[in-house]
Amino acid sequence: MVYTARWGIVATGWISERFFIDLLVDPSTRGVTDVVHTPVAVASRSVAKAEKFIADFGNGVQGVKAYGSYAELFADPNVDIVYVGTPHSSHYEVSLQALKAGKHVLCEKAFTINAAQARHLADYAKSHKLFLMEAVWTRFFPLSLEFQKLLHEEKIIGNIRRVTSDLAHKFLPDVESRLYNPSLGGGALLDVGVYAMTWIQMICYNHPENLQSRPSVINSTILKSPLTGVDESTVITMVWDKPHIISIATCSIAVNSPEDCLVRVQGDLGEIIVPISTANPTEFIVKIYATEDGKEDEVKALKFPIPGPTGLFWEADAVARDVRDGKIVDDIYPAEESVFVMEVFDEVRRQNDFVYPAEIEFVEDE
Ligand SMILES: NC(=O)C1=CN([C@@H]2O[C@H](COP(=O)(O)OP(=O)(O)OC[C@H]3O[C@@H](n4cnc5c(N)ncnc54)[C@H](OP(=O)(O)O)[C@@H]3O)[C@@H](O)[C@H]2O)C=CC1
Ligand SMILES: O=C1OC[C@@H](O)[C@H](O)[C@H]1O
Repeated sequence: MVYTARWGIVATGWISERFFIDLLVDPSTRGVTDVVHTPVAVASRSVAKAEKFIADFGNGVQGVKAYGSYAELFADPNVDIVYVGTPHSSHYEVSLQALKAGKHVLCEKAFTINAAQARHLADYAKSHKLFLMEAVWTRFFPLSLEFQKLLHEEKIIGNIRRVTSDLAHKFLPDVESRLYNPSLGGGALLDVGVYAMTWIQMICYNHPENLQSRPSVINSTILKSPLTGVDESTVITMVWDKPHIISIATCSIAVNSPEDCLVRVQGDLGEIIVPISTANPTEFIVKIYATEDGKEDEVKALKFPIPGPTGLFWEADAVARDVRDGKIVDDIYPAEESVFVMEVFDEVRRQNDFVYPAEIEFVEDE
């Protein structure tokens, strides 16, 4: 039987628009026949915005309710799963309210502002038997699954020794924008650093010999925005003892990534390069080093085009299956792993004396 996931979309910004459009794509066009998605409600801080959002992006879909507050959507009994597309500053509060209303939650990246908030959300969801996941869509790309299989199961480049991973987008400095505004959780780390980290997680944290152990060394440098003090560019170096890898994650909101290589993982037999983009990759290149003098390296490009508008539907499919199956954490991207990322980011901010305003760092008493 086909399972129908009934979604409530919270906030009407850019990513909510992309997610809504992807939900409306017929899953069979990507070979999915066991789940379908029905958006049943959209909430905004203004009902007119919610109505306009449905009219603009709903492609004629009928019966989607427009709400002028997030609380009204949380109270809608037809909503099973809440998608949170608000700025970073309110992920914790909005997700917690949705969970308290008994809803399953898919919350945009970055999961929260700090690890204490992430831990509270994960514990709350677990103790109330509700599904919770950070929307790191990259992890659900068929490309990412194949990449990890080649790397970890087939050991195609042998023992991994070094990883570099980058995501950088040039955004014009603007005090009002969510990218630069500290009160909205601005800065490179939370916006694009999550993606630089996600490849390091796939390669090192989830390495079969590492078994989700923490890195033994975390060193970092932040260059702060002269305009607002958020992290404009950040570098994180980590050492993984099992199985002996150094990783370097870089991110920036002041410059763009190079187009030819965003992720490079080097092993003793070869390397894999992921060109644009770390967030929504469509190709990776495997190079196996020549073993004899005079021979050429063997180079192969593996391409994975996205069969639809954005590619957010793969994470939606995974969430639908999890909820259908009564799971409260996803196997590919469990909430515990989001807590780990926020712990690393906390440490990076501690090392560089970077704090957000107290009102967005808060954690409710449990
Ligand atoms: N997965 C991906 O590829 C991407 C993920 N993201 C993530 O999605 C989230 C939102 O980003 P994006 O869509 O670009 O942001 P936008 O600024 O375009 O939209 C955010 C929306 O949040 C709501 N909102 C609630 N509180 C506030 C507030 N205080 N100030 C401004 N807006 C508020 C608004 O909707 P309303 O008025 O309707 O309530 C607003 O439209 C972030 O976490 C970001 O990191 C962003 C881009 C790509
Ligand atoms: O989540 C994101 O993914 C892609 C980036 O362009 C964007 O800034 C970021 O928010």
